[in-house]
Amino acid sequence: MGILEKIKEIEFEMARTQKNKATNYHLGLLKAKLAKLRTELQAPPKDGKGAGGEGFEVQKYGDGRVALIGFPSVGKSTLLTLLTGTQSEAAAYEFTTLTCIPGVIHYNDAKIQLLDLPGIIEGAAEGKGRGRQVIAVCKSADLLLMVLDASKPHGHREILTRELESVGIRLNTRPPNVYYKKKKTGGLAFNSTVPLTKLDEKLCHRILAEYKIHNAELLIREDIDADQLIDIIEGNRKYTKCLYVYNKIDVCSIEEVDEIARLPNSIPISCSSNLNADGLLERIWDMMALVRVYTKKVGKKPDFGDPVVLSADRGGTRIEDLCRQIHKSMVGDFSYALVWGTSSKHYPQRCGLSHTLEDEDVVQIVKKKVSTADDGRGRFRTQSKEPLRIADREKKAALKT
Ligand SMILES: Nc1nc2c(ncn2[C@@H]2O[C@H](COP(=O)(O)OP(=O)(O)OP(=O)(O)O)[C@@H](O)[C@H]2O)c(=O)[nH]1
Ligand SMILES: [K+]
Ligand SMILES: [Mg+2]
Repeated sequence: MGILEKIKEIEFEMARTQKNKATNYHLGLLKAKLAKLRTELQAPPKDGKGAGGEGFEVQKYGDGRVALIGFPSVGKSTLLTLLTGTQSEAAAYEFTTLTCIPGVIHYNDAKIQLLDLPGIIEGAAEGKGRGRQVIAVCKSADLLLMVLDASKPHGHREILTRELESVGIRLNTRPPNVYYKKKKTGGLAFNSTVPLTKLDEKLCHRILAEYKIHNAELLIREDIDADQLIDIIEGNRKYTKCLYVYNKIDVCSIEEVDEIARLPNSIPISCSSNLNADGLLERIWDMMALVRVYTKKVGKKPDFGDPVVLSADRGGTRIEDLCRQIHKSMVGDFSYALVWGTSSKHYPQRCGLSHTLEDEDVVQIVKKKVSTADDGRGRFRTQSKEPLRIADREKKAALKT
């Protein structure tokens, strides 16, 4: 029996099993079996040949990556062209787009890469259409825009969410607060800091045993269910933010638009009538939570046109992350930084590498003194770099005021 048939069989078994206390263990085990099969399905075939044709990964560019995912003909390509100016062919027939088309959104002095993708259909996760390649690109995105046709049934959102979930993508949730570590010996050390209402120690044992894991440390710090435990064990889940973009509201009633606008993480737009594109850009910006940092040289004004853009999800937003982004030698040369902005207590605040920056902070990095040469009298002449002296002067001036 192939993997797909096995999956179908388990899904069928789950569908006909009543959900109650008595069947909780049975269902938990079926879920683990299903997760294992799905992981197997994702793995590249052993013969070394690609799974269903070429991938269409494009080079990463800019300060973050957003991918457009949705059924065919919901208006993904029209949206790419509207937001980035890059032409991506749009037409009234399905599967107009056959590959990944990159564009760039210029917003708030940041550059955000937007990727148009072929439409996907139910069964994409199992390799239907170009599902696998589309999903691979989705996994590389910092934010997904799930484009939906506002005039079509709202169930499409659930179908797509299920497709993404079955390949390990979790939308708008955080990883469960669980400490888990496989061990070589010692059995299962099971602990929880909160009452567990959805699973118990016995079920954890059973699910772990399904993975042939008999020695592990498990410390559960929130009321998780079997699915979340399986996510922890599988360990390869991708937690991604997702904004649901309901396009084509030009053909909807005001009431329908109003209803969409109230759904969580959702925004109504119309590409062809150019309705709410600005609102969409604002939501993209907010969800990406990018941190623009303006670096400043001593005695000069900061360059407000050209920020260094940091992200909490990608690389981090501490001064150390800023240094790394500027140059690989910067962390080694770092002495301290002066920070002006919402993250600093006073103007400027002297901060170390671990200080977390906020959007629109201004930062001046002061490098270590460099010892240059022996002065001939057995002592090392240390030469302070220009910025340090002026920075010190500035600091003193700041301290006086
Ligand atoms: N009424 C209406 N039609 C739209 C809107 N946006 C796009 N369309 C139309 O919807 C059709 C499909 O648009 P595309 O941009 O090709 O859709 P797609 O999602 O890229 O489609 P595939 O690449 O085939 O998956 C085209 O005929 C567009 O003109 C909109 O806001 N309102
Ligand atoms: K189309
Ligand atoms: Mg398209």
